[in-house]
Amino acid sequence: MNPLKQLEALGQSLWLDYIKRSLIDKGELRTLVERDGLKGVTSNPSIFEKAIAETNEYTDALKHFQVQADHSISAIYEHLAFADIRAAADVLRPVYDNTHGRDGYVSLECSPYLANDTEATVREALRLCTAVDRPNLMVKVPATPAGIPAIRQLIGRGLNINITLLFSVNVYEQVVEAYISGLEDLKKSDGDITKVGSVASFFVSRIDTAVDKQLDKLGDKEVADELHGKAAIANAKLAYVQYKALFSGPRWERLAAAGAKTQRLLWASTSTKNPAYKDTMYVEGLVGRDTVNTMPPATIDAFRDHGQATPDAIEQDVSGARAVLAALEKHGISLKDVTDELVTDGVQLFAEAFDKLFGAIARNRHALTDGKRADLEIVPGFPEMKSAYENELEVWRKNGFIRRFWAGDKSLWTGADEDKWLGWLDIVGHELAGVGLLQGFAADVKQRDFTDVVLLGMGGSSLGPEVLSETFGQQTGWPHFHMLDSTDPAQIKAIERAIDLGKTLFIVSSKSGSTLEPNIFMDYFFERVGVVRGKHKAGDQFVAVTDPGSSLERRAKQLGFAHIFYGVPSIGGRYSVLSKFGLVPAAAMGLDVKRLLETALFMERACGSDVPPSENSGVKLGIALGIAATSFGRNKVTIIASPEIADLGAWLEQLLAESTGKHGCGLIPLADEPPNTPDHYGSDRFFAYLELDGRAAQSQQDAVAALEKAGHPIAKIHVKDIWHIGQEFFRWEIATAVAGKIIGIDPFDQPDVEASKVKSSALTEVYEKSHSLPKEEPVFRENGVALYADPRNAAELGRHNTLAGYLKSHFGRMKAGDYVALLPYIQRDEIHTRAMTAMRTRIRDKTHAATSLGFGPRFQHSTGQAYKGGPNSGVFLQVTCDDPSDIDVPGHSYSFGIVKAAQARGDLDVLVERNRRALRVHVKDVDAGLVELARAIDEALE
Ligand SMILES: O=P(O)(O)OC[C@H]1O[C@](O)(CO)[C@@H](O)[C@@H]1O
Repeated sequence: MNPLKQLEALGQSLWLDYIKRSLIDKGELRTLVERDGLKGVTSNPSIFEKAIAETNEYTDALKHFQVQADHSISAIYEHLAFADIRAAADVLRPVYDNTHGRDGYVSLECSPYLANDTEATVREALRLCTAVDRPNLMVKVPATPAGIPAIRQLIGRGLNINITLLFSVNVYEQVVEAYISGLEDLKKSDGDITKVGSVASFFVSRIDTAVDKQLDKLGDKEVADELHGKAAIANAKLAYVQYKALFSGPRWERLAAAGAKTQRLLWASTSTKNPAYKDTMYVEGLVGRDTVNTMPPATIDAFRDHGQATPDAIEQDVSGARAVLAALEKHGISLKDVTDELVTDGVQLFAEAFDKLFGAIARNRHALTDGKRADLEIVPGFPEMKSAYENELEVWRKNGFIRRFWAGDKSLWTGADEDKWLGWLDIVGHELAGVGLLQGFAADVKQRDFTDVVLLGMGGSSLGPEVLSETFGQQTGWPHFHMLDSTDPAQIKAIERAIDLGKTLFIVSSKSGSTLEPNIFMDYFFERVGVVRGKHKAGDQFVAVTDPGSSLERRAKQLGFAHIFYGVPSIGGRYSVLSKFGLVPAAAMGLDVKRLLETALFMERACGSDVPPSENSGVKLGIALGIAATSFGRNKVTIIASPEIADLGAWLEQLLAESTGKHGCGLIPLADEPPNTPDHYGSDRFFAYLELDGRAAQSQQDAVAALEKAGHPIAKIHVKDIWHIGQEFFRWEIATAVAGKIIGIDPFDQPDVEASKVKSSALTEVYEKSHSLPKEEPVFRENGVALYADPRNAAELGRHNTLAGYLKSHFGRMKAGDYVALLPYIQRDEIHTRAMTAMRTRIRDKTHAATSLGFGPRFQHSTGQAYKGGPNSGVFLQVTCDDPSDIDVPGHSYSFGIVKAAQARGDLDVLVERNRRALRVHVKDVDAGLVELARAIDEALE
């Protein structure tokens, strides 16, 4: 007789510890049922890892699934695994029916990532049950301290549960208690206890492997020889004794009388790991009535071939078993310690299998979606960076950091309130669900024939829309887009000149609603439109984007704005571009908002909690940024982007600087610094190169190739299509928060921004009262240029006869690793940008220091945070100017020029307060002044 069939006759059910598609498709599973009396199937994360990641049996199914739509990694896994589980369950269904639910089950394990979370395990088991939708499904729940209460809850809800990772008799007793109590709960709630099937999977071979190792360490050959390979079966025998004891007596009999089935012991981990042992050892020694043995195919084949089935082997020599365990204790080997460790290791091993499996699926998804995504390559630059980067990836994998990130675990960062600021993680799906609102708004804009749209906002409320408008350009048949984020009167006038006031839509955008600039811009343009259209009609041309309950919402209602769109309060300004703050302007520009969101969703999945760090687009980038800065002092993130997507740099500057530049550390992002050969850079750089397919600038490509050759770390991002810009938004948001964790700060606050605002508003209040700003004395004056410095900076600079002398002294304060920031409070136009860029380039090329350029007050809502709160390595040169034609702010005695002056002064005061090296150059006439400044800089650097 087939020895496998003998097991059946001896009361033991044979289950298969294995699954893969071909086993079912080729009819092998059916053959096992028919020929060998197979009565069940068990799977686990390692089994699926082997099946899906290590064979090509799933390639077509995966491709087919992805062709229909893009899916997350876990959705792909579940699609593939559930299909196998269902198919196997269907093959075993007759067994299930014939044995009245005693056998015929297929087991599917809850995610090992949830093994230490009772509630999550319960939710997951219920979800799996519903999704697989087969009565003969058994959900596997681990016998961890968190798993045991879940078992009771799930049995209490009538689920079939296979308790896995069970090693010790003591824990087994708790499992039986959970099972029996669960049945009692179910009975009490009038559930059908006759239908509940459960097994307790007692792992065997792993115990011998662990105990044998300890025996070998004892160094006593005789003891080792005597006890090798005995612990596991001895332990199982005692478990079986308990099984019989626990499933007897009045408490159990009451349930049994009502039709409950015992929770059988299932021997798992029954393949022999030590080749010196007989390959059927964990079958032969464990034959017993009312038990299950789940075996991998090789063990089944071995037992079929030469197995010996001894009746009730499990019940033989129980006293010998006790003696074995006592001997182990005597020699200092604690079975409790061994089994405790095995549970922890078991969870870890299954998690690692899932990591591997999800990594493999992520690679497949990636390969199948070429063209739909922007690609990232991290070039570490030098061996130490490479190994530090790889080590950190492993730290993130091992500790499940990305899952904790997505779960909103604030302890990943500083434990402040980071969990309250993660609304951006799933905003894309929410916005897609409500995209009709935006499409309706776009139709309204189009139908009203606006010639222009002007966005009034600062930082996170304006930089994203600016990227979209600069990247996509004006859409045919749609209004021209402008953005105002400056109090410079010339800048405001320039916008006013460029638009037709009566045919322009104004979007007032402020999350808080209380930011000074958008409010005074609104006051100004509302009045101007009122002049053209009549006061009561002006509101028709205004739209507000703000968080619910803000003062802007109130104003917008009072003034009769055409629309009010709401932001999500759990999303901070700089993370808000994929919410209404980016999407409302995008819709008004005539962009296909749905398409933008759909491409972004693709990246959301690629950065998901289910994508292991080594495959996770955002995590990889964040780790590279964080490690480069913290381990190698490479915190100057130099952004080089193809001309058509170059404006991303400005958005990235805010994201990186405001998020990480605080408490004396962080990243200093530098956009738009013209590239040069490697000898012009210090070793404080990390480069991010964003190349737009087919539109790359040769000079940038050459520069990046040379930088790579020179051993600088570079994140190379290959953007295949401008629509992928939405993906970059999401990727960099994740990367920034990841880098923030490594840097050790809260990436969602901006503690130093407020300081300048407070100083500026104190100055404007002074002005309201006295109609003048407090007097200041320059330290130097020459050719229409005046220099201002506080006493400390002035003393450090010394006295000089020329502007160049002062500048030489100022730049002379720089050390390796410092940077220079030019901060002009002047109109931001092409000419001025070119002039200032030429100056920073000259400084960089002469000193090899990193340089940044920030127009005020725009940068105050962006890089300003890092200048004040980040590392004290900046040397600041503020540039202010007279404003020949100023504009009054309605309702106030101050003008925009006064506000700008107050902002510049307030900002300089804070820099000084923070012990920064800072100096202001004030020019009477901007154009002449910039020429003079450039000349002086040249001279200073000679
Ligand atoms: O959208 P709001 O609330 O007007 O803020 C604008 C910007 O100002 C800041 O708060 C900095 O001042 C940024 O973080 C923000 O993006």
